[in-house]
Amino acid sequence: MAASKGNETVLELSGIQKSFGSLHVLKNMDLKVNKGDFIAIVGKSGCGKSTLLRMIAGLESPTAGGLYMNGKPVKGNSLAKIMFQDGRLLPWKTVEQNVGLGLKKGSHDKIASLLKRVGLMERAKDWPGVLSGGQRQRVALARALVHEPELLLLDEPLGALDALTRIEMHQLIEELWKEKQFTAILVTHDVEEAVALANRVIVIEEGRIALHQSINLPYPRQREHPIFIKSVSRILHQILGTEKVSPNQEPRKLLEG
Ligand SMILES: Nc1ncnc2c1ncn2[C@@H]1O[C@H](COP(=O)(O)OP(=O)(O)OP(=O)(O)O)[C@@H](O)[C@H]1O
Repeated sequence: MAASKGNETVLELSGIQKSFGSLHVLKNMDLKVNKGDFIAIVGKSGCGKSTLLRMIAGLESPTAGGLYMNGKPVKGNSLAKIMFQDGRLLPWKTVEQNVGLGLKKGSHDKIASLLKRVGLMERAKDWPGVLSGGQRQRVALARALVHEPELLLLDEPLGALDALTRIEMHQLIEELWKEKQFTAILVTHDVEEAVALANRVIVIEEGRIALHQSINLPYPRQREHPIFIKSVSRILHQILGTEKVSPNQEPRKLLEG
């Protein structure tokens, strides 16, 4: 089982606050992310998940508090790579050119090996526009990983995909996480996805961490395992503020809207 490699802290958030004018989105957040962790961040729409990820990526600054990567303050210079829901591929560049963006000339082997790994070697010369949604997200994943980031940030990367493609992508992300040993932070609305992938799930509520749930299950995760079902139910209970959530209810549907 690949998981957190002990106490080596990759990322530390200390007393993070973020406001947009009078809107106080994040009020006080402390979090330590260790090397090899796979953290999932869940919470109701608008609770500040993407804002938090954008701060970790260095795209936004906190209003107060400190954000440190390998002990150094993050100020628009984050070492993390981020992957978005829409993939953000450049439509006028081919698949392999998209993956190679920002790389030095002569990186062909690196690009080819990642394209092969995500199952898209035959599509290297295609334009993104002719790919399916799932294939585009594979390209986006390859483009993020080609830089060998220490920290991979995933902002609802599978939200637009159908359920089967999402499960295939979970397998791929999990395999790559084990192989390449990066640290990952995933923002998702899908509590099952969070429990399938993460060793720690964090629920944000009213600007704070309301629940920090460890998932002590081996990979690949069996969705019918009692601990899996119990963890999903516990997290949904926290988010929805309900007494009990039936394991048969569809978490995605429950969180939509
Ligand atoms: N640049 C901005 N200016 C003003 N308000 C913003 C800005 N960015 C985010 N917000 C507000 O901050 C709050 C949190 O937004 P954020 O996108 O982080 O939520 P989220 O939890 O990711 O939501 P969702 O699950 O719907 O994607 C929202 O009320 C949003 O409108």
